[in-house]
Amino acid sequence: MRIVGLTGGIASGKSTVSNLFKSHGIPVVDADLVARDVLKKGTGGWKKVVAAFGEDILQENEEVDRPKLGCIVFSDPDKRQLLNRLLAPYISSGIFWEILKLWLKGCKVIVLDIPLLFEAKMDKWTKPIIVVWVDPETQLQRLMARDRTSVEDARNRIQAQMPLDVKITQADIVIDNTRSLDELNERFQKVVVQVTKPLTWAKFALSRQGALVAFVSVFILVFKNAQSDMEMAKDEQITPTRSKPREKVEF
Ligand SMILES: CC(C)(COP(=O)(O)OP(=O)(O)OC[C@H]1O[C@@H](n2cnc3c(N)ncnc32)[C@H](O)[C@@H]1O)[C@@H](O)C(=O)NCCC(=O)NCCS
Ligand SMILES: Nc1ncnc2c1ncn2[C@@H]1O[C@H](COP(=O)(O)OP(=O)(O)OP(=O)(O)O)[C@@H](O)[C@H]1O
Repeated sequence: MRIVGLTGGIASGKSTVSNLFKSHGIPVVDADLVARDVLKKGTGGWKKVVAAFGEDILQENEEVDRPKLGCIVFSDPDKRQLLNRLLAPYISSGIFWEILKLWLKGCKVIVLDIPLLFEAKMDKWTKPIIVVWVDPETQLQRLMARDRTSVEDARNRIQAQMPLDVKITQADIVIDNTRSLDELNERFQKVVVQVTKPLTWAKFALSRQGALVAFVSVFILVFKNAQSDMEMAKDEQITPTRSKPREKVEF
């Protein structure tokens, strides 16, 4: 299975590109949705976050008041680090289960839409890595328009992430999303061809996934050999007549 990484900056257009992948029948694991699930009332993530941030961040129904928590963490890097540290294990295992489900379904290509792909060091599991890029002014305008936030809040959120110009240096594919949706769609058509191209055997063998498959195959072979050795040894104990006579060395 090919795991494509999709990232970018806040409001750079990841969800828009994710929707294009979905419309081509390619499943997408959305880290923002996983992050929402792990912060639902009563979950392990919810308990940790409430213990650390206090009950002030809760609404009357005891669900987390997300805009309120957002205001706290996007204006204070230490609190943001704390939130990230508390939720990271739950988010990674949530993503892992989603990948496993898609693998069991036999999906050949899947996309991981993870805003903090590089920051959370999850990039090593994805290939190719797509970064959706926009220029800073367009990003700010789109973020303010979508979330109806102030310039200050929008800037805080943008600055909470690795700069987009740094992210593109680590990308395999960059999608420039500064122009219209039609132009994005046109660029996307080329990208989808590229990511659905079958890997050559040589490339597969050199990939991390190829190495993993090789490791699992060797492990299964060794395990099966050990198992049949044990069965043979058991047979020899039960029916000693079948066992080979020991060779004697006589002086
Ligand atoms: C702070 C929270 C409650 C704010 O919720 P809200 O509904 O306002 O925003 P939402 O979750 O939709 O996120 C919107 C965007 O903000 C950015 N963002 C979210 N969390 C972070 C973070 N910790 N650091 C930097 N950017 C972030 C992402 O680009 C994301 O797409 C929420 O974002 C959260 O729980 N964040 C921590 C979990 C996390 O790291 N999520 C990112 C998935 S890898
Ligand atoms: N090419 C485009 N032209 C005009 N508007 C666009 C374009 N691409 C995306 N948008 C709009 O910009 C906003 C941000 O896009 P989107 O929600 O896809 O970003 P995102 O990277 O997923 O954001 P987040 O990190 O917050 O999840 C949305 O309102 C979307 O409709």
